[in-house]
Amino acid sequence: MIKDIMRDELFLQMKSLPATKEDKGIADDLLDTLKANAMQCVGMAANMIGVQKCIIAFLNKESGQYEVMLNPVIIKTSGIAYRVMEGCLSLAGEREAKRYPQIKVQYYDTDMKLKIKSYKGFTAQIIQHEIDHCNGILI
Ligand SMILES: CSCC[C@H](NC=O)C(=O)O
Repeated sequence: MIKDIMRDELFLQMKSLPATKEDKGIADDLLDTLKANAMQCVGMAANMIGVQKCIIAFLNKESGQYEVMLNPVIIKTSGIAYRVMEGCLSLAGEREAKRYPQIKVQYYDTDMKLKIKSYKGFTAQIIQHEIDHCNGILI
């Protein structure tokens, strides 16, 4: 189900709760909403659709596939951190963020299977942005 985009900065600054297997429907809604906004948006976190659960969806720019993660955590960063201006569907304008060129992420898939996967480049940047949302960090 496609949901409205949350733009309340106070709400978006609250840390999301851990997701559970009961939250699969939220993950589906998040993915539907991201796809519906694909012209302006490459990644979303569940708080952007008003749900404070740690779930993210994003377009993997390497594979061209959409991916969903529950409770993602960056367990390793590599390369030299850089600063970049980022925009967001939930926020006005652009803001500067510090990002790493490569990351290793531990997360649960929608079947609650634990996974570890590495990402680089713009995909890694998107994931860092969405994990910031889970932690209430507005870029
Ligand atoms: C380069 S990271 C930007 C991510 C942003 N998504 C919002 O959560 C978007 O524009 O899709």
